Amino acid sequence: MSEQLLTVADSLKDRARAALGSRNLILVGLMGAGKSSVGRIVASQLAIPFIDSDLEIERVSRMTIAELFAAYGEQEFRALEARVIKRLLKSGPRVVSTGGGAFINDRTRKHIKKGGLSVWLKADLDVLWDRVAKRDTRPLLKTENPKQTLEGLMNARYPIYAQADLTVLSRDVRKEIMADEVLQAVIEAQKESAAS
Ligand SMILES: Nc1ncnc2c1ncn2[C@@H]1O[C@H](COP(=O)(O)OP(=O)(O)OP(=O)(O)O)[C@@H](O)[C@H]1O
Ligand SMILES: O=C(O)C1=C[C@@H](O)[C@@H](O)[C@H](O)C1
Ligand SMILES: [Mg+2]
Repeated sequence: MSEQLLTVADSLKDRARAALGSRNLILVGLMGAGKSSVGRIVASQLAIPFIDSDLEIERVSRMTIAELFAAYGEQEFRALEARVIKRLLKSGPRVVSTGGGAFINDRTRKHIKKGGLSVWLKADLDVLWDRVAKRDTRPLLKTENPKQTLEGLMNARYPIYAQADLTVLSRDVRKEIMADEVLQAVIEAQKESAAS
């Protein structure tokens, strides 16, 4: 990287870090949107802790998400998810990548709204499908026609994800580029709130 490009990258990180302050940055969106992989890069760029709520739920319960769904059902999973996310957002700054259904749950959405700045990673069906089709660990997609199920989830959930503070279009570009776009969105949001 040339010296000039390095300076631009540094100032993006620094400006986003300053804009975030002590708030948490919470990534929401459908399965496959890139919340976990992009969130990890964003946290490393900002030099703040990264936590993935699905992994945290698996750690505290000592069960996989699939096992939790099978043993207790989706409703119990959502209650556990709400408690875990509430706790994760108690202090900041952190980057918290949530599970795909977290923001859809009213209680969890309130915790997220209160707990920091939310970013919806929005992707179209084909991008999501290409990504999730590679792994069959997602309990909600264990249906006869998982692509149609995913499309149904998109239709039901997109109006709710749209309530996030920021939206970034997730597409097939390098994850580092997606992370930079999230940082840029944080900076823009701060500029807009300072101007209003
Ligand atoms: N920009 C990208 N380009 C190419 N592949 C990507 C990109 N972002 C994520 N992926 C890949 O897509 C898959 C899903 O990404 P990831 O696990 O980050 O999604 P997620 O939003 O956390 O999904 P879930 O809600 O299921 O946890 C992973 O294999 C990841 O490497
Ligand atoms: O979209 C969803 O509802 C889910 C997404 C995953 O991240 C997991 O949290 C779980 O598989 C449920
Ligand atoms: Mg994830």
